[in-house]
Amino acid sequence: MPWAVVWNGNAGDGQAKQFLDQDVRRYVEESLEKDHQQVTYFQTEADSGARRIAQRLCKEKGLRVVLLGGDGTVHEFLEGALQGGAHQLHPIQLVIFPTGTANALYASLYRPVVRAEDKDDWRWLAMHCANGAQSYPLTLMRIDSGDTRYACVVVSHALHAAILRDSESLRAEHPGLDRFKIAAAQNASCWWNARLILHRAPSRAVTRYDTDTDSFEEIKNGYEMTQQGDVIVDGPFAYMNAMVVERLEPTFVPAPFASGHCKPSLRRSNEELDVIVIRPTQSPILDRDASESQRSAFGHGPLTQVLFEGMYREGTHVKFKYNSDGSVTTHGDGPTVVEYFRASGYSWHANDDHASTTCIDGTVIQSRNVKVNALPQDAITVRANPPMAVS
Ligand SMILES: Nc1ncnc2c1ncn2[C@@H]1O[C@H](COP(=O)(O)OP(=O)(O)OP(=O)(O)O)[C@@H](O)[C@H]1O
Repeated sequence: MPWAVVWNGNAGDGQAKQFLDQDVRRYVEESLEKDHQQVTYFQTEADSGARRIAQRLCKEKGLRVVLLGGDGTVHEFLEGALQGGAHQLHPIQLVIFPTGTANALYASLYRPVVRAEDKDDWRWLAMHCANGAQSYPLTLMRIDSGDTRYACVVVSHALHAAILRDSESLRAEHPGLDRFKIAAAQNASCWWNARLILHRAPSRAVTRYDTDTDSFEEIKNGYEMTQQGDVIVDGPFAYMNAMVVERLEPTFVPAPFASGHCKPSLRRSNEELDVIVIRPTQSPILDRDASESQRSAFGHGPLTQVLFEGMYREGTHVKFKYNSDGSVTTHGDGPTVVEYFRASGYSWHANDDHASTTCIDGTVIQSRNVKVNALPQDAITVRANPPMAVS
């Protein structure tokens, strides 16, 4: 099998070339010697990232691609390959060597436990699976908003999209993960007005995680439904992420059941995506006419708790519930703070420009109407030891 190595010298703090020259090149060439195969090296480009390289490579038969970069590099490679027709052409095996800032896809797939600044073992988990491990298809999302795009991590609106929009201007001053926290604090009091419609698959109803039964249950009441069985969720929203991986940073887990690590009964199929919603009006003390100070109290209270005491603590926020005074507890019988849905896709209809900001694997676009579907495919796979990816 021929190999290609694609590296992004701009990802993270710019270390891809250093890793390539130090160890990765030697590791790849030693692996290939046994097979008498060839390797070609490509540096990503300022205008198209990894897209143009992928369009060219996906025409080659049975390729293994080592990617040195972050989520943006993987995203651009996949988008280029899909736009170039990889899903109808030859399979591609991806091996990620993470050199980005968040490395969400890598962290979700391989769950590196060691991430000390002075140690790089965590970056080698996928490389060590390059030979001898199994191949798993990635779940992708197809996004239609006038153009067609693809995502392999997250499509988001509301708070997360605003964070990605605002954090880019902080990159030079804060090259690490801190820039996401600063942007989160700047947007904590905002609400976004939109209608979310969760789509059912022909053979699968829309489900919602039930904290009491610890299972996904078909939605039968509590929401407006269409005749086709789609579920309507009206805003305002504070948070709305669709995810096919569990984490967005190595220790930030918004969707704890979206990757293959959770217990089998909670695992997502390849035809579904997980949708994480926070609507402030689920709180017993808030309605859509809440004052600025009430919104601020919600943003710096329950919402901050979900982010920092839940998502940053291995996803425990899925169990958070409201008390009657609007405070948050992990016990009690009030409504859950987070609505955790599972569907084959969704439509987002923004009521105004503010709610039109959409993040697609880190790229921010403006669109009032966005349709997203899980995209089952077998052509683009990652190497890993079982059990890892969803089936
Ligand atoms: N030659 C280049 N010059 C300038 N920018 C580049 C070049 N090649 C790629 N890029 C851009 O670098 C950006 C950052 O890459 P990437 O997303 O992989 O890293 P990151 O943002 O640090 O990590 P993560 O997405 O995991 O947080 C991408 O948007 C990509 O288009």
